[in-house]
Amino acid sequence: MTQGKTIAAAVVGATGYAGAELVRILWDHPQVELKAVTSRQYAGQAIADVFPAFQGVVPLVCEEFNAQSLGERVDVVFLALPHKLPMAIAPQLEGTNTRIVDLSADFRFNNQAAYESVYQPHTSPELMKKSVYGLCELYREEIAQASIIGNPGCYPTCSLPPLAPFIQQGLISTKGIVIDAKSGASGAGRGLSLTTQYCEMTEGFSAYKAAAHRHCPEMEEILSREAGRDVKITFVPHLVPMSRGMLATSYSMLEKDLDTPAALEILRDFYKDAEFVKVCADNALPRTSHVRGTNYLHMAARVDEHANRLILVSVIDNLVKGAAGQAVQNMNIMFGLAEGAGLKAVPYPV
Ligand SMILES: NC(=O)C1=CN([C@@H]2O[C@H](COP(=O)(O)OP(=O)(O)OC[C@H]3O[C@@H](n4cnc5c(N)ncnc54)[C@H](OP(=O)(O)O)[C@@H]3O)[C@@H](O)[C@H]2O)C=CC1
Ligand SMILES: CC(=O)N[C@@H](CCC(=O)OP(=O)(O)O)C(=O)O
Repeated sequence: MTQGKTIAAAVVGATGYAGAELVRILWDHPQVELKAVTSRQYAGQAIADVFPAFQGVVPLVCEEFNAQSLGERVDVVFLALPHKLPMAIAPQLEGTNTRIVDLSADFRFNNQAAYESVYQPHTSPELMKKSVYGLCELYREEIAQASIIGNPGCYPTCSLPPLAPFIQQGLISTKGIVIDAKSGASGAGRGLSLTTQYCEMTEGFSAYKAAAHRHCPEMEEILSREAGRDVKITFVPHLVPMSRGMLATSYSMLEKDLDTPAALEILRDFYKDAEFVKVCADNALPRTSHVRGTNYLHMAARVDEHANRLILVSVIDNLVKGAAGQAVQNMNIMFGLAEGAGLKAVPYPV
């Protein structure tokens, strides 16, 4: 092991967008040695042939996934595979000392029926019960004890943190919450699809899966946990013509008297120790360009007094805080490292 690099890691599905972002972050991580990257299609080929940006920087060659080999070689495996595969792959690593951070939805849910209502029958329900939802800012203590993490979806990562303090403190109604969110195209992954082709998505944008997206039950489970009662939301995602970035706006009815300065103060107080959450200046609203390529989440609040509504706006980079960055933040917490290790590059100013 290279000096100072005490944790050996592997990325399974390294040739997808989230997997490649993991390679980028882990390669520079001061305490991690990235030992293996896997792919079916590109096994035997250099990762730098798949992503030329890595030429002369990352010399790794893609290998076929082999649970026994990874279990012997690494301390942590990141699964950056499509949903429904990790529930079959993760059990193969049981019995080794290897911890797992899964970027798919397979280990995000506590409620098996909720998972199955939008995905498929779960074949590893025992492992699902052991897993911890890796929303770092809310579940740090459980994450520190976990052997398997369900890394949250990008829309929940962006939308839930601003809502959490208000729902926990009973300041907003648990009824009638609306989340309207916009994502860049990398959220759909690297596979070819008509909707993410240049001509289909440039110079315009569209809503999709209105009130029918699989992140709705994921968000409802967490909001219900934080509220201590059942919460139902309306969620409408949109695809916008940019490669990465996400913005979520939520609308909730206020239960208590609150103005904008008080709402901002609630966010600032709740996240005062969270190094990756920044509440915007009083007169500013978040912009996706300010978090591009970073693990930061920027948020702001406004009270629409004439309608008695709380409006929360938040932004992330879907591939970093929304996927690979949060996965590494989870690993840092699991292994007792500084939470921001490998994640603190200075953001682009424009
Ligand atoms: N993109 C994003 O913004 C976010 C993604 N995620 C989650 O991260 C995971 C990866 O997403 P993303 O990177 O976008 O997806 P991609 O489609 O870009 O990449 C998928 C990866 O999985 C591998 N793979 C695909 N099919 C199989 C298979 N049947 N068996 C084994 N390996 C397979 C692919 O390589 P190969 O085919 O060569 O094996 C590739 O490396 C998903 O679960 C996604 O939901 C979570 C949050 C945000
Ligand atoms: C733009 C776009 O298509 N986004 C994806 C979100 C994917 C994601 O990041 O979340 P999961 O990890 O749960 O797949 C979608 O709506 O399916």
